[in-house]
Amino acid sequence: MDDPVLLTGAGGAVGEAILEGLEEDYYWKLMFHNPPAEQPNHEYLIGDVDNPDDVREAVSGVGAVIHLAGDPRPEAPWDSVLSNNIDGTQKIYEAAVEEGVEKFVFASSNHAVGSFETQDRTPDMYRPEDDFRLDGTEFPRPGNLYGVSKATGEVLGRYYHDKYGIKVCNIRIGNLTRGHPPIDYERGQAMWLSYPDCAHIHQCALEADYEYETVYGISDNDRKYYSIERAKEVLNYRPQDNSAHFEGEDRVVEPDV
Ligand SMILES: NC(=O)C1=CN([C@@H]2O[C@H](COP(=O)(O)OP(=O)(O)OC[C@H]3O[C@@H](n4cnc5c(N)ncnc54)[C@H](O)[C@@H]3O)[C@@H](O)[C@H]2O)C=CC1
Ligand SMILES: O=C1O[C@H](COP(=O)(O)O)[C@@H](O)[C@H](O)[C@H]1O
Repeated sequence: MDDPVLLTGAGGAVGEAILEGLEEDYYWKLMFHNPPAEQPNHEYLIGDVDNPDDVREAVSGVGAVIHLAGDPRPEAPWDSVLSNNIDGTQKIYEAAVEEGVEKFVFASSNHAVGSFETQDRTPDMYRPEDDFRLDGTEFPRPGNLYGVSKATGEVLGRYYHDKYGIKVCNIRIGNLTRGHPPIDYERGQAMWLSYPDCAHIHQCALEADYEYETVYGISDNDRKYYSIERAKEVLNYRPQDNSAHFEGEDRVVEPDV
């Protein structure tokens, strides 16, 4: 991707992971909701994704969008996900197709499929010996209203792709945690996404050739109930981390890189 890349939600955790890994690799245009604490090293603006004028300014001149902005709380109330996640995503798509943006990478979530974690499957499905896998072809089964907003974002992408041809990659992000996997949390270890793998999968989504894709954004954990085969095949995703290589906060097996 030679054109500038818009990163919405640039001040958040996922934005931080992406910028730490890919700061030098793209001409970034960062969108913040509130003024950043430090002066960014890149072009930036402050705005609301639910404001059409802010969004038009944000997409102006970019060739790709990584759309992270929104309310990330699994317990977020409907009013908040309706404006920040659903309306905000629709407005960004609308402006992106008007601008002729080529690629749109959408931060979807494990919570878009949370209701697959039924009582009879858990906790076994969080364990390495269990072979239950979701692969991205399944219809969403949200576990909360936040998950509904993420599933809706995926469907908005389907519509804007089919109607306008914009290339779309929905990344159903697992549990992004810096440095080491979540501790004493089997589910979180099964869906851990390390900071380096987070940056890498977003770079893959910016560079690969596809039309409309939905993939899981997790590291190559021994425990997993999300398949990463589609991300490997279509995006050339090659994760370096595995939650099984940690004991608590300590890495006990070095990554193969
Ligand atoms: N952190 C994680 O493990 C996961 C995150 N995600 C998704 O990734 C995205 C980023 O998540 P995080 O970085 O963890 O959250 P975060 O809360 O750290 O960052 C989100 C950013 O979006 C901004 N924002 C919120 N509403 C906005 C609006 N109306 N207009 C403009 N900006 C707005 C916030 O100011 C914040 O900087 C979210 O969409 C979240 O749903 C999905 C799955 C897992
Ligand atoms: O979508 C998200 O998922 C992660 C992981 O979910 P959790 O239920 O294990 O906490 C969550 O931490 C993050 O806030 C959310 O945006």
